[in-house]
Amino acid sequence: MSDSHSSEQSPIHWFDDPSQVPADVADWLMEMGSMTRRFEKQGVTVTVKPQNECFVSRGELGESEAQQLPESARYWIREIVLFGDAEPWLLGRTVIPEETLTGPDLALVDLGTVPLGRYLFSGNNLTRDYIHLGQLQSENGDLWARRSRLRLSDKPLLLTEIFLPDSPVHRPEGKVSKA
Ligand SMILES: C=C(O[C@@H]1C=C(C(=O)O)C=C[C@H]1O)C(=O)O
Repeated sequence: MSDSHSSEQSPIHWFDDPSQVPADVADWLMEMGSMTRRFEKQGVTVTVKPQNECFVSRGELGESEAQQLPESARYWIREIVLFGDAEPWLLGRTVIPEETLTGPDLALVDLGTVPLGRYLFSGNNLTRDYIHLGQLQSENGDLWARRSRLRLSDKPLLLTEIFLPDSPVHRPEGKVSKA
């Protein structure tokens, strides 16, 4: 992510229609379960390194992020790099309105190196409003991305994931690498 408080400067182009994304890539990006668990099924150890965690005002969000979340005095931002073994596989940016951080969900500000998915998929109160598919132009080439609005007991949070070149999303699953 180009800016610690907004992913809007990262020029993600969001597709209107998922069919604009190749089927083997869409199979990854439309994953409805935990991406952490999907990565682990590749036989790697998944680790997460937080890069930035802080409260910000609505004005510090990206414009399209703010449009997808309710008004709040402040939002918790969590930006991480997720690794498959030693390879960086994903950049994650989560934006959580303060009103979502109630009851047990206050734990979301103390995740540290625990993958967000471990928390989100541990209960039975997670729903997903939508997944938007996108592509980011970067110096490492075009990177696939997705943005989900999730809800914990109907309280919203917004998650943007950018898949890095080493991730299986950029190496179609099941293809045996040439020896
Ligand atoms: C949301 C999940 O957790 C992963 C871990 C993240 C984190 O620790 O911040 C962010 C994005 C996800 O790729 C998941 O496993 O689906």
